[in-house]
Amino acid sequence: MANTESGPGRWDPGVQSYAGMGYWNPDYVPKDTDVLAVFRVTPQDGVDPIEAAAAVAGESSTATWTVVWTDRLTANSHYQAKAYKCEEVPGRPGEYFAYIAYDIDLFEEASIANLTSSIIGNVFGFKPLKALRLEDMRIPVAYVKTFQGPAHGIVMEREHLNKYGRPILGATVKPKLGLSARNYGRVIYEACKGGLDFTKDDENINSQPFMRWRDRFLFSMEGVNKAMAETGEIKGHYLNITAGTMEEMYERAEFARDLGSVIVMIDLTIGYTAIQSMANWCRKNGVLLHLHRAGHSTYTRQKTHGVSFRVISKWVRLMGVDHVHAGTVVGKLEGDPATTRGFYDTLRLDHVPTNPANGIFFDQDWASMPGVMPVASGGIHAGQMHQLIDLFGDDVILQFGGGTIGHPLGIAAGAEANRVACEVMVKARNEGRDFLNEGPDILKAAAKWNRPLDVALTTWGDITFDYTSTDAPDVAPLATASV
Ligand SMILES: O=C(COP(=O)(O)O)[C@H](O)[C@H](O)COP(=O)(O)O
Ligand SMILES: [Mg+2]
Repeated sequence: MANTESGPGRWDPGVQSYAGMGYWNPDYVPKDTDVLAVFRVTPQDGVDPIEAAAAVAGESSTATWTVVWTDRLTANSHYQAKAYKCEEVPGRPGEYFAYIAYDIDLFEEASIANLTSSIIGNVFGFKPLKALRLEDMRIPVAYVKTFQGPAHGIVMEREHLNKYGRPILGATVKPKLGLSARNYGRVIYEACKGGLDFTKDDENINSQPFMRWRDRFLFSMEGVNKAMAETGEIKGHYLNITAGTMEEMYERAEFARDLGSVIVMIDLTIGYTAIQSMANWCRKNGVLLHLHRAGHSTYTRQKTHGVSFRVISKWVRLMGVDHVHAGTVVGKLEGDPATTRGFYDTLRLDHVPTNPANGIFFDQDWASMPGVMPVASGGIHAGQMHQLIDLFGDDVILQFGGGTIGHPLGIAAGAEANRVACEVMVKARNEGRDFLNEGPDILKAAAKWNRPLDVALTTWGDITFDYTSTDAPDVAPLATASV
């Protein structure tokens, strides 16, 4: 890259530094309407961090590698993104947080595809950077308001389901692949009858030779309807409509709606535009939309590369899903407690204040856009109920796949164990007890009168997944106040 110091005149042809071309502006004061982004930049050895930050601003907005005279046909300084701050990442030598402001005029309204084609379009492959990660974004209210947002949101979901004051409970059908449609429907019936509110297809259940989608939908809804009739509660099964084309997805969604399903499901792998289209369809048709974040760890988990899930959380709220998987902390998959809290706040709160300890770099105002119901799923069981309720509160779906279907007394017993554990813990909390610390005793006491819970605790009570988190926030330790 060219030298950042002295250089040619701004409009001289040839290669100039990105900083020199105006993509570094430490005096810039971001406007309320700017889109803000913070990247973790790891420059190649010998590359000036400020020039690296400017290059990220340039390559994610208007710049190319050389001066082009056609810039002078535009309001160039208006359209170019500005890197306005660049600071070392505490405790991570060689990494820098680069703050960049983008004018709202750079983006098409209500299009995550367009937003991301700029912000993460080319720049992650830029040779002078060893690595790049999009850590967080501030979406200005002016841009938030161009999106539909969740098709229903947390409040309306509870109204539709008539379920209040406790987490919603679910389970992923297991095994992930291979069941016949009739056996699949049996699992759903047992889990819903046993006490869960929802069951769900797994991310990779679509329309394989062992079970075509239409058969799955028919037998799943038979199980749901039977369980609803027997329990008097509203139940649902997330019918995964993920498919190879939009036409196929619409056909599956319409069939799910016609069968009376309250919810359909898509995978993150279908892409942003497809997600927005399905969110519009769901609002029009009064069907909840569940999003499985399949594939996200390929780019969210490692600190130096990719896009943080807190950014994906913002994008999915804008795109308009009702549910998204957001981590369990205590389960089998990546989930640092502080970072995960940041995801949950981003999905649920109306105003999310800056909170570096939870990885939140900017204030985010959602301007009354409904919240997305976060889903805690992946290696959780009834013995963790006190921790789950302490971490996530009520507005969450707790999904126990193996932790329902693997119950030695059967699927309905697995579901019952989870429902009982949830209800006794909510009761203890509502009575003002220190349910986090007393949790194991509260569960043991309930297990005396509920055999399914007793067996669940014996089977899984000691199972934990205690590993070091990969994606913990990097914050400078607070200076201790002197006394
Ligand atoms: O099948 C499962 C969980 O099954 P089980 O409950 O048997 O572990 C989900 O696909 C994961 O929760 C996805 O992870 P995440 O929710 O983190 O995206
Ligand atoms: Mg799964």
